[in-house]
Amino acid sequence: GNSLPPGPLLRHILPITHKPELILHDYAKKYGPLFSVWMGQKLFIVISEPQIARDLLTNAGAIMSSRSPSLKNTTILHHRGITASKYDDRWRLHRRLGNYSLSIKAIDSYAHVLDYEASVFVHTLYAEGNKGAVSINPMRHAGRFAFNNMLTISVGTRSATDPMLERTLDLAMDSEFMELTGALCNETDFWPILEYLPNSKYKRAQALHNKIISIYGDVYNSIKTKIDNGEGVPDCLVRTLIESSEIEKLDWLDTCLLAAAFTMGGVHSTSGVIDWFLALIPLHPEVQRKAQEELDRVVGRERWPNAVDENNLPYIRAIIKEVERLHAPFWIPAPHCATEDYDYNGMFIPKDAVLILNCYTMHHNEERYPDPYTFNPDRFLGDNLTSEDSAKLLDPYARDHWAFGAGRRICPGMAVAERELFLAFSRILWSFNVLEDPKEPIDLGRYRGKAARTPLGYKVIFEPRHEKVHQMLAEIQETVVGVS
Ligand code: HEM
Repeated sequence: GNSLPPGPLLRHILPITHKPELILHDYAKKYGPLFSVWMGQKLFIVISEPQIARDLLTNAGAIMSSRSPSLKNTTILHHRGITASKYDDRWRLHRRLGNYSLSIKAIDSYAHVLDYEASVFVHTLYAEGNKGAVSINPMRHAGRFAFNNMLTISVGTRSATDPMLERTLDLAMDSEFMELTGALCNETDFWPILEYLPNSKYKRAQALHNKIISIYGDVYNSIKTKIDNGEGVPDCLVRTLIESSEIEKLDWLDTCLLAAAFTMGGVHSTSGVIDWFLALIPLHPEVQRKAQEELDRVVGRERWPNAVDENNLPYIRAIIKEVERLHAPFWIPAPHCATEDYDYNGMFIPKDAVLILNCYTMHHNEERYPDPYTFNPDRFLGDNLTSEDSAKLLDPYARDHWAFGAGRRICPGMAVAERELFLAFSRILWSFNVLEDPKEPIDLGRYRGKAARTPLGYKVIFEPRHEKVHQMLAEIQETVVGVS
């Protein structure tokens, strides 16, 4: 007899717009922190408050952690690759296998890779920017940094030395995945009948699935052949999967899509945060100055920051958290799905309802984040927890932010992403004054990507800060030539 959470009177509406988060934000103001909205045949339950997120996604996680059929989950990823799996034994197994490569212990084993890629990234900004003489668009370089990290972890090679790996880079950089996988942008997700009518998005999704399988199938076959021939294959996710495929009962599609999950899930997200950082920081010279004072004081100018410095650079950590709050790559993270009917504080959440964590509203809550539209890293000073630890706090209002999602499906790549972001942000700020090009003003209001958002292309100047920068960067060489 309980009713659904409140929502717009007009049901079956379809607010597909470029910025669906703004519609959810308006609805949250109007209908409260837990509201419902029908879109086509799907019922969405939208969560805009930390305690409700904790109650539903964590405490009731046993029945609120599945993924519903959609263009992303069903057509592109065939309910695999961790992110699209239903909440079942396959998901448990795949998440456990993924964690072998993503746990803190695993990160220690490839810390040198992350360190090296961060050096190459900074060097590329320096070289392409002609030592600060010209402004450049850093976005592709940020993507390549995140891509090489993920590629090394998943297939054991850092860069495109052969056409096969070049195809994986093209796939990871292609925005088609991000355009087709937004939670509120595909009509077929709301009216499944549309699949059977001429539909360009459905065809694009099928083509994308075929492309992913073809590319990662080739990667799989090549690594398997090397293992079968007794050739050395570096320790990596795909090797682990191949070696354990019989015991773990993994089929070919499982392995391909697990390998793809790393480069598809861990590239646009991490590089997206870097893209927003590099677009924001030239507009906030006072933040840049404060970070550089901290770097000069703690690290000095004779060497650049390393992973061991992370705990001693609270302002850098605060900048990372503030970028993730103000420009979370996913305003609408991958929705969860209820597998049973549930009663919550007298409201009815039916089986198959889709649960959305309304990150935009949560990140702009005036009480939690005073003056929420302002970029102000100071608000995180005194918060010394990693985002991974912060997500485990008993008090959900004390959590830093919600950019990594919540509950049992929370991002398993948090720790590696945080390490990547620390190395990138701290080394860029140690090396350069990042300046706006007066001829090309930066516009933060517009972005692309219906799932992970990145700013529209922009250019900045990377002006070396001191003589040691030239010396350090002159010593960095790429060991394997990458693609541009
Ligand atoms: C700053 C960078 C990143 C952000 C902001 C981010 C954010 C997210 C979010 C919001 C989710 C959905 C959580 C939910 O369903 O509640 C997610 C899931 C996921 N992320 Fe990340 N992510 C980042 C980096 C990474 C990296 C580096 C990897 C490495 C492989 C990764 C792998 C995954 C996977 C596999 C899932 C699916 C988890 C599941 O469904 O069980 N992410 N991420």
